[in-house]
Amino acid sequence: MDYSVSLRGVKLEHERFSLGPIECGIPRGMVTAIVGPNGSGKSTLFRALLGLEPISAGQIEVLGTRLNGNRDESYKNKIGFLAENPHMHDNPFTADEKAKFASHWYPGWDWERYRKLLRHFDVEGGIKLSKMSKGMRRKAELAIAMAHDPELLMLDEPSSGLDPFAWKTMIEELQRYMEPGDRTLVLATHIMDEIKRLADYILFIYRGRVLGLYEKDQLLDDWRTIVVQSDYAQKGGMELLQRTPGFQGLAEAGPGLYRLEVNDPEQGEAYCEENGFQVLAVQRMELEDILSCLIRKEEARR
Ligand SMILES: Nc1ncnc2c1ncn2[C@@H]1O[C@H](COP(=O)(O)OP(=O)(O)OP(=O)(O)O)[C@@H](O)[C@H]1O
Repeated sequence: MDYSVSLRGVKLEHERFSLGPIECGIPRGMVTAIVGPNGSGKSTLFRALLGLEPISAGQIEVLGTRLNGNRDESYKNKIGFLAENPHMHDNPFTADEKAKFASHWYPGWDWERYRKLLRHFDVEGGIKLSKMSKGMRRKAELAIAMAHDPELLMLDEPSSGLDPFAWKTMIEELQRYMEPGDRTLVLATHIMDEIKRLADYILFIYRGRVLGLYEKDQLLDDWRTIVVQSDYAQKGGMELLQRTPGFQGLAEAGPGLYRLEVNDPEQGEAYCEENGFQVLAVQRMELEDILSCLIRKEEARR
């Protein structure tokens, strides 16, 4: 696979938090959602990709540029970034003034594109960023992050503060951004609907570790809950079910009734039937349940 970003054995240490070792790639031309609980390291990872956090081990490559020890920062011209929180030092400026500053920095800056985005987001560029509502400022900052049509767009919780209409507009703009096929979008988000609509891949992260990079459709297709019943109180039923192909999790839902989580549903169902369990239902799992399951497994492993 062709990657826009690759991390090889990357480690980063803070006083109370360490990231890594991370071994993963972010596929080029695709949308990757970084998903994980609060404090799992999503924003820290973004900062590392922007060269803002020194790493203690490993290699990071962004758009073909190796970051470690490299003084050439020209790769940043091809990146658009929206931080999780607005920068205080931007407060005295209007959106247009901040855009003017950005236009000097980015060779690909396109004023027409910027104005179109502002119009679509229904934001006035002449207002001071500090005087804007949270959502309005978010939209203005997003327009600035996208106006140079970056090759790689990294958004840290972009929809934070957006009303449902603005959210829909943002989704449309991000889909339009991806249309040419050679752009890469990475977004950290807690909004499941956003992931469902936009993401091609999901990178699960927890306590600074990557739990896996999954192709979204495949993931939603593979992971299922199978509800099974054994007519007789089958001795060792739990142990038997734990050996189900693709086994991920198991809970007892009542006497002789089990909720089984698997990522190989066909083999899993066949196995249950072969072993005397009656399959009552097979349901697709929600992303949040898949994440919980991965977290439980990681906790058990630690
Ligand atoms: N500069 C720093 N110095 C020390 N600790 C930090 C620093 N920045 C972040 N942390 C800690 O690193 C951990 C990861 O934080 P980070 O903001 O990357 O998580 P996140 O996944 O983006 O969380 P959220 O979903 O809440 O935005 C947290 O425990 C945080 O307190």
